[in-house]
Amino acid sequence: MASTVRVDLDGNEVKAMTICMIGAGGFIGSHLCEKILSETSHKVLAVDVYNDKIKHLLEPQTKQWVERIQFHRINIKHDSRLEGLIKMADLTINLAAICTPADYNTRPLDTIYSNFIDALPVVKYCSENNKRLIHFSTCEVYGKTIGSFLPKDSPLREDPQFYLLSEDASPCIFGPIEKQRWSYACAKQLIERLVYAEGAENGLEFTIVRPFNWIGPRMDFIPGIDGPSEGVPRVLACFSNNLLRGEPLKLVDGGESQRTFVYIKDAIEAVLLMIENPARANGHIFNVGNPHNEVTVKQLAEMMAEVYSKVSGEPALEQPTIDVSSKEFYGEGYDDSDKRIPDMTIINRQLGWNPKTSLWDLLESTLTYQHRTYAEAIKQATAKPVASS
Ligand SMILES: NC(=O)c1ccc[n+]([C@@H]2O[C@H](COP(=O)([O-])OP(=O)(O)OC[C@H]3O[C@@H](n4cnc5c(N)ncnc54)[C@H](O)[C@@H]3O)[C@@H](O)[C@H]2O)c1
Ligand SMILES: O=c1ccn([C@@H]2O[C@H](COP(=O)(O)OP(=O)(O)O[C@H]3OC[C@@H](O)[C@H](O)[C@H]3O)[C@@H](O)[C@H]2O)c(=O)[nH]1
Repeated sequence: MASTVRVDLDGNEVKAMTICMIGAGGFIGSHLCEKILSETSHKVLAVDVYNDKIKHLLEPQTKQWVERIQFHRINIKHDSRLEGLIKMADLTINLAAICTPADYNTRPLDTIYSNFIDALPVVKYCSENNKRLIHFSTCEVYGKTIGSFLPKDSPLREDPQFYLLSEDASPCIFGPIEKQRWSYACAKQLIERLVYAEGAENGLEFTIVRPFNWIGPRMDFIPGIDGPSEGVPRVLACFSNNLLRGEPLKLVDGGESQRTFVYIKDAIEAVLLMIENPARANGHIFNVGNPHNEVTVKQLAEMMAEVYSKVSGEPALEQPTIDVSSKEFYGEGYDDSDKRIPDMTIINRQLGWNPKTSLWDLLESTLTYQHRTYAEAIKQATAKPVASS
């Protein structure tokens, strides 16, 4: 238990609080639970349908914080216990969502329900009970950049005005309805507007987080090992799976899209600042990303192949990448964000937060974890059965 008094950015003592964390069993939730338990005195009411990624925090051996975390196996779609937990807490953090692109065009109804309809009661209970809410949205609400509509060789594409994504200035640009990829972004945009409107009309104290590709250990699953064989996780887990199996990394439509990746441990620092500085965080929408870690997906694949070879001791792949069409990989209705650079002005001003970890360093620690966690299991799963004599 953290014994020292915690102070906020203005030098005031931070009192211990109870946090209702919905989606606590996921990638971000597991890191946030770890951080809160190890560095603060806050209590966590952890809500999720799964708890595999936080099992290590719930076991009796982790005595030092066993009193400060309670797991509630609840599906927020239909469970009357949810309002009671929100009432018991000082703050609710909602992370629950379907948030893997392979689902957006293939399960658009589930995606829209999960990201909009299922989040509605959470917003309502917080508003009615005067409880603070930190709601997780996404950088996908920006959609495509303005620059993506300029001719390929236009010099204006280099001008930040045409690509920088700013919370209070950039438009949200999605593709047509038949491109169902945007079902997720659109649902997230509408729930952001609802949260914002609850703030404006009913005084809800809220913060909205827009994560820009947070990556690190425990992200998603490795198909056929701790997730379905035919499942398609987000890019970090897809490429990890390819590397663990010694097969080429698949570049969707040539891997030309650009992303900025931030290390989960850096990003979690930003969330803790939001939790403990309500006066600076309430009423704001925050980009949380690392503008210095920009690569194309192709460059990401090449870097991951190099880092993996270093940390695993396996020889580099002869053919590290292969191209695949988005239709073949994701199916009909896929579309993509071209480029994602977060404007950091607001988070710098309000919370003084900046990410620290370079892409190489974060890949080194993440791929070390992937190798340690999965290499043996993959070896066993792919071993040929010995012929019986
Ligand atoms: N990881 C990123 O880079 C990233 C980027 C943008 C946005 N986000 C947003 O952050 C949030 C968390 O993302 P993550 O990467 O940890 O995803 P995740 O899939 O690992 O975690 C989501 C968790 O929510 C739980 N959940 C979903 N529906 C539920 C329900 N009906 N009832 C109870 N629990 C439910 C899931 O079981 C899962 O454990 C999501 O809202 C996502 O849209 C994440
Ligand atoms: O094997 C793969 C997987 C993915 N990709 C590409 O890699 C890029 C990144 O893909 P990801 O699966 O990580 O997902 P995206 O960055 O497109 O969206 C994510 O962004 C923010 C969050 O809201 C969500 O977690 C998710 O929607 C895309 O261009 C995708 O087409 C590959 O080229 N090969």
